[in-house]
Amino acid sequence: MKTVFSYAKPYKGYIVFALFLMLLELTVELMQPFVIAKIVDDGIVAGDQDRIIQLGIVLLGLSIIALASGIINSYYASHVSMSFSFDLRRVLYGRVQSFSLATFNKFPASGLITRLTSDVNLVQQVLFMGLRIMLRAPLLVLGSMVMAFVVNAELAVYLVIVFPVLLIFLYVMVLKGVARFSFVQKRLDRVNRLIQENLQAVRLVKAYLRGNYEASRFSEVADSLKIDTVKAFRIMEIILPVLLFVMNISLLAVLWFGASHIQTGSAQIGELVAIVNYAMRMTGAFSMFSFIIMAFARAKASSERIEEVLLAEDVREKEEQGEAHVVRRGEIVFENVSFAYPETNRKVLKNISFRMKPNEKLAIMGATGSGKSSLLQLIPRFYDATEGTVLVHGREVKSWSLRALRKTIGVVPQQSLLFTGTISDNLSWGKEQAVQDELAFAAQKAQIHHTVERFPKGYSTRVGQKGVNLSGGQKQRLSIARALVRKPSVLILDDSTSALDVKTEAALWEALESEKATMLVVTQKIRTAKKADRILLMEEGEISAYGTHDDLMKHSELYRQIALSQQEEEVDEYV
Ligand SMILES: Nc1ncnc2c1ncn2[C@@H]1O[C@H](COP(=O)(O)OP(=O)(O)OP(=O)(O)O)[C@@H](O)[C@H]1O
Repeated sequence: MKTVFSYAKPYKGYIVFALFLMLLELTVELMQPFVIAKIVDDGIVAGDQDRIIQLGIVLLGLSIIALASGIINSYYASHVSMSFSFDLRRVLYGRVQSFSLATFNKFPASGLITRLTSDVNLVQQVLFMGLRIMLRAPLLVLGSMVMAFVVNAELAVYLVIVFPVLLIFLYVMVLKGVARFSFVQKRLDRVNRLIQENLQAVRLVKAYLRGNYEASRFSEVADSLKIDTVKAFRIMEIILPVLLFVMNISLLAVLWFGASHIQTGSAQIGELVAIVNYAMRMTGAFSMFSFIIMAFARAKASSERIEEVLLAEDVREKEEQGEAHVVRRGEIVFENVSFAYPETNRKVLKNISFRMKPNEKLAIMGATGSGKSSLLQLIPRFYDATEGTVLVHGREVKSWSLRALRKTIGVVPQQSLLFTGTISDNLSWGKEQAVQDELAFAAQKAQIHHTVERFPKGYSTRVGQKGVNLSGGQKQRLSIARALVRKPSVLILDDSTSALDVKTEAALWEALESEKATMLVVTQKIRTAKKADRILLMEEGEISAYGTHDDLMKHSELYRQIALSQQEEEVDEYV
């Protein structure tokens, strides 16, 4: 909890003030029974009317101070806890943004969403309670006890006898509560994951008529969330009755023995009234305990989950030291590179070596799962090679600052993702200061300019949930344009033209021909590969063949087979 609550440090001043007000309210509250005892003994029993009025005014004044302190304390508690949760959420989000993919994969997206929303809410609530009642309740118990001793030590003993039992009981309950509530948060992750998956794949769900199945799957996970939440709350439900039972027993003891003390003259009626009053206050404070323990247990579980994100070990980004020094712009070298994903440790790239000159175009081919995407991910350093060296622009990737390196690279992933916003917003994503002409120029190269112009609002057309729905090919071309806008010196296209028709694809390649960028293009089509300077053929994580189309036709049996099968397909297309 220490790391999480360190984000409350900037509000130290407010916290101290809120705690001071809380103490003031508490002190006043503790003085009230004392004054009441005086009213009874010096006023009512002694029949002194003036004393009753005098002390009555004091009591009223104390009540007003308690009220004002309570209201102001509440105000500051809300302010501090809200600001704290805002800061924590912002830091957490920033941290997630800075994750390497390896770290990102350790946390399911739904788990991150729960941590950023529900978990942060729970620690925020506990901070609020901390400033309002969390400290106040134990202090009220402690203060009532001390005051009870001040009033009459002999009677007060009956109140404290039960304390050790209560403390052990509460400690055990906290431990149990933390364990159960962290389980509840995991269940919540599962519910979030299911909702997320379902909403993302809504078309598929409808196409396969899986609506009812999905609904019953949801009921199942929601039901286990309910069962585990009920279990967790059940622990908390035990606390209050046990506390009240024990306190009532000690209250009975006070009354029982108090009566005989009054008869023997070692206690006065007012003192007994005051001690009973303190006992009632202690009982009230104890009844708050179940509430506090529950909130504390949930917040402890949540803060541990938040700290997992905050303290996650990650690929450390090199300190930014101005523009990184480019040795040979556009050159890419792989030297004996092997790679395994951290989660599986299975080598998916084995001893890969090749060298690309600036502005060279390389086509990467290979069966699905042969390691093409994995190879490309090492260039912008989404992952680090397990063995060997990757050099970009003449320098080892690990010696670049990630920011400087990625600024020079345009990546078009296999899945074209667009964000909610206008087409211009999406295109300038790669370069915030890009002017309209630059966007249109990139769109022209990506063969999407004319399509965009035909939209009613042109480049201001909104895409995403509240905008137009684009076709797969249109999305692919917009993603290519987005990468071109930043004028990258290395352009990575991971099977990003699969949804384009033959004519559009040919026009795209023609436009890219003149692009001043080293290009790595994953493709399944020989007719695309032929346009590249070299072709790299992958087979089960290894280079099966490397060279020009003619080289590979001569020397690679696998390549010849692919070429032959595609020739047949093309002949079929024309039959
Ligand atoms: N995040 C990941 N964690 C663990 N293994 C992975 C991960 N991504 C891919 N792999 C594995 O790495 C191997 C190579 O996958 P990769 O995506 O590089 O192949 P590919 O040639 O690009 O395939 P495709 O043409 O289908 O995209 C596969 O066996 C795959 O199961």
